[in-house]
Amino acid sequence: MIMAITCENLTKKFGNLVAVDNISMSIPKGSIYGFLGPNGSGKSTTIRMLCGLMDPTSGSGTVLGYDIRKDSEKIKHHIGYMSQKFSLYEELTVSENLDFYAGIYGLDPSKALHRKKELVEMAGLTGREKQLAGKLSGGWKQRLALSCALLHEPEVLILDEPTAGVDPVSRRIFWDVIHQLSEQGITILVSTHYMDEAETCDYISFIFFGRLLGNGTPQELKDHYHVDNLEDVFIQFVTNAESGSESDG
Ligand SMILES: Nc1ncnc2c1ncn2[C@@H]1O[C@H](COP(=O)(O)OP(=O)(O)OP(=O)(O)O)[C@@H](O)[C@H]1O
Repeated sequence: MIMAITCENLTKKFGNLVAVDNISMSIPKGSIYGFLGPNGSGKSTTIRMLCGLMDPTSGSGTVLGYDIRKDSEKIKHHIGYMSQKFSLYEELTVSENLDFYAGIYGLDPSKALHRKKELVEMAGLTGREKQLAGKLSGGWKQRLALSCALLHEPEVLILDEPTAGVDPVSRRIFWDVIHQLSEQGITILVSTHYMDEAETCDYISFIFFGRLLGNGTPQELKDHYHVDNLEDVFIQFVTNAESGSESDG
């Protein structure tokens, strides 16, 4: 299996706080990999290191074979990244936002036009091209942000809690798009705290207080603990981690 993203003993400390604690994982090319954990567990910090936006305190990682410490510029060219607070220009239209990002990525005009058309269709934004981004509802904004992140045809897409605070119908539509992208061979790393979203990922890992508690396919994890939902898997992981730390100390 070819790995699109790997990391080994990835660690980030902020003063005394260990935000990411020795995380190792491998993400197969073309898969949807869900990164699960409650608020403050270290998901965004891990993602920022993998995108080459933040240096690890220790450990290593690669994205498409590029070293996250040395090749961050190359990584930025080959990935699409949508942060929790994705930035759209609210006073620009849907079409103008896409033009702006096409310019940032240095797409030539005919390519930009072609990609724009494809992405507007993919995101279901047809007919809304002239609408101001600021007037779109949460779900549409998020699909526009995703389209902007895909303009340069990245092979890897990294999404940091893309559906936080979005209504259930929009979340479902957004995930349909994620699955379409995966079918096209794009690797997707997506953080979430919604278990229903995690259920549809090819692989998931649970992170808690910076530590990776376990990973596998959703079915493997449920089978392992003889439970029928991921919420219960997570509870098992946390219980085991806490009893492990009690017996250690
Ligand atoms: N730049 C920073 N300086 C100091 N502490 C930070 C910094 N960034 C994150 N942290 C801390 O590191 C821990 C992990 O935060 P992180 O944002 O990675 O978690 P998260 O799982 O993404 O949660 P959320 O969904 O709330 O963003 C938190 O305790 C957070 O306060």
